[in-house]
Amino acid sequence: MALPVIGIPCCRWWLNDTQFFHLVTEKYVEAAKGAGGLPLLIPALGDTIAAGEILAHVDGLLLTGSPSNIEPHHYGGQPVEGDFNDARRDATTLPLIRSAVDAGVPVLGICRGFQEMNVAFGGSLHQAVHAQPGLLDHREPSGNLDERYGPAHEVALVEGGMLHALFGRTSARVNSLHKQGIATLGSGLVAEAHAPDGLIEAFRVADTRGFALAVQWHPEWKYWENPLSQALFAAFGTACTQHARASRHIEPRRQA
Ligand SMILES: N[C@@H](CCC(=O)NCCCC(=O)O)C(=O)O
Repeated sequence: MALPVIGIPCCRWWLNDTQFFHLVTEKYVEAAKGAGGLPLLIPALGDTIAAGEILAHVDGLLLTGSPSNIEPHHYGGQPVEGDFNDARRDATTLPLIRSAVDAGVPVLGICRGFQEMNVAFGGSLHQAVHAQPGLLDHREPSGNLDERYGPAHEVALVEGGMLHALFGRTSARVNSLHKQGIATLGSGLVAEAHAPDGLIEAFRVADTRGFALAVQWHPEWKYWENPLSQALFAAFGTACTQHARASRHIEPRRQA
């Protein structure tokens, strides 16, 4: 059987002081492949290409993390001097998310992708979670990669929610590598997990016919070692395969 195509929107960065690059960190490509998909990198073309044109070629969308921040004007925030933004990624992903969910294309958002999904549905962000009274510091620890992506805190999974159903438990330990976080949850989104300080760490889109889930942590990091990450990517991969079968090009391969 042909593999479902999992589109991964790229960041657009100015590198080596010379040119723009469209890029995705390899661990996301590997996780999309591990979910049973064929990863397809989507360049950050902004509004020069309609979301529908992109969605015609994919069976799922994986929205990745990135050190860049969403431009605050998208959620009514104030510009921050020296902020590292990626306007072209925003211009690509925000309309794409809304169209994908409307079309029932499965969507999984991770970290920046989680924040993008919230903003796409009208939610807002804290620009510095650690500066908010009562909230903890969610930024990454120093150290090697295993230390930076190592378990950082508990999350409580909402009983009866999608993550609870996938994982079969009501708590898990997750990593934490973000400065920003959800201030107000977007319209039609339902919280799926909370950090000990109450910060929303996962949500799903309610009343959608497709899979539409987002997490603030990084399940893609060594996903094969973590039962919650395995369950999450397996469910996403299954949703992409089902969407492909229902809507596009996948036919059972004929026996020779
Ligand atoms: N810039 C935002 C989003 C943080 C984020 O996505 N971090 C991931 C960094 C690299 C990666 O592992 O993909 C924030 O600070 O909240």
